[in-house]
Amino acid sequence: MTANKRLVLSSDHAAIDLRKEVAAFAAAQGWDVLDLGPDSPESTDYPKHGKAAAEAVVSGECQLGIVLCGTGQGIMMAANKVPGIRCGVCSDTFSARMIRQHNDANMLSIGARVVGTGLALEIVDAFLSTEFEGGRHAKRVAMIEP
Ligand SMILES: O=C(CO)[C@H](O)[C@H](O)COP(=O)(O)O
Repeated sequence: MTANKRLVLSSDHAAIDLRKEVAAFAAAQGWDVLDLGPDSPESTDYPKHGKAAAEAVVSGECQLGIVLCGTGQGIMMAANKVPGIRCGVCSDTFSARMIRQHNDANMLSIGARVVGTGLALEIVDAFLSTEFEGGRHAKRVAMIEP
């Protein structure tokens, strides 16, 4: 059960509608959602939105984060520049499960121009409902940190 956990969301202009769908879905799953926006469809720069969400995770304010842009790639790169962030782009549910189970990913990135809403919400569900397995993976995850 995921109740009482906080999830941060952010996107650029390319993923506002999908981000709002993700926010509603996660809230319905019991997550306390911190949606950093933006709400305006005006063109904006994904690095600042990825960084803001990543900072909410490394500060401990939120346990997990989901970022979205057109491909999911740029905002993932920005999030991963913040020390302590492990963010993966997923376009399938298997990867979304595995980045939690094996990589202890604390952020997920989705490309709103890549996947449709139905698949995106299944990816989000897989990410949010999977726990880190630990064991042999813990040592490897520790090796990622600087
Ligand atoms: O996917 C992205 C970054 O990886 C951006 O959403 C994309 O580059 C924005 O493009 P445009 O300014 O043409 O809407």
